[in-house]
Amino acid sequence: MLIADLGDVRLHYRDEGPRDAPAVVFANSLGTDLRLWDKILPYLPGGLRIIRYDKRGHGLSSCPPAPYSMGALIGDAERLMDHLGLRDAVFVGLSIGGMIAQGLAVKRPDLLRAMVLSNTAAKIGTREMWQERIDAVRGGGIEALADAIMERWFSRAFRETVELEAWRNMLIRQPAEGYIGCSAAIAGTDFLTSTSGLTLPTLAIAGSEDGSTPPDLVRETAALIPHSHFEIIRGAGHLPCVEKPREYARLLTAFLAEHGHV
Ligand SMILES: O=C(O)CC1=CCC(=O)O1
Repeated sequence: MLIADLGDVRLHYRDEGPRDAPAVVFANSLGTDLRLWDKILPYLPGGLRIIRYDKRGHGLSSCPPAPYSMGALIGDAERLMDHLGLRDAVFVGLSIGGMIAQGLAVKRPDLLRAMVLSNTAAKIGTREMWQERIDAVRGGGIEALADAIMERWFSRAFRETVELEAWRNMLIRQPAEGYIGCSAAIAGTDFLTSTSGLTLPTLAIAGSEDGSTPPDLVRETAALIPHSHFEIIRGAGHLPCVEKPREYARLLTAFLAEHGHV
């Protein structure tokens, strides 16, 4: 098991592929752990170094008391990449992971060659909405919200498959404190101005059935970044890497190739 001891937090991560290969770092969404990416890995080309991690308060990483700031989450990604000696990586962030990508691109452009903003935005929801969610989790645990979250994460067709229960289990088994901590970070984040100043090569991915960050919201964020490329995966909700792994990997592979990463 790989653990990066960053002092105030210990992050659980996986580091697969040759150490000297082009690096791709994956940052997952609220309520998920690094297994979020399991289904796309078989469809990615060989010869990549693939790093996935559980952000603080999720998976096997440590879970400091809430609230967390977006700055802390960006700092965790930055310190993990420094710890691993990564440079010139492609950073793939989904939802809150995409907010981390935007912040990291502003703070440490030296670490990144390009980024993928998947099912994310410069600002997601309102402070009030996130406070309601935090209050609901404090009151009834993540379970109280789980059915509504499944409707945003997945298309109707996927919700009828046997896999649904496993993803729901992933959600409800995350620490409530970590979920609340990251919700507070999202509530306090508005990257509209800073993301508008980015020039990093960017692929934005949306899911046609995404109930959390609908395609128009993702498109608006992509439009802030000159020459970004926007794609919609049809028939997928908020987690297209789970519902449509082959399509997701195809888009990612083409982007990596375009930027000399494979
Ligand atoms: O709505 C959800 O629960 C999905 C989500 C919003 C931000 C994030 O990271 O996941």
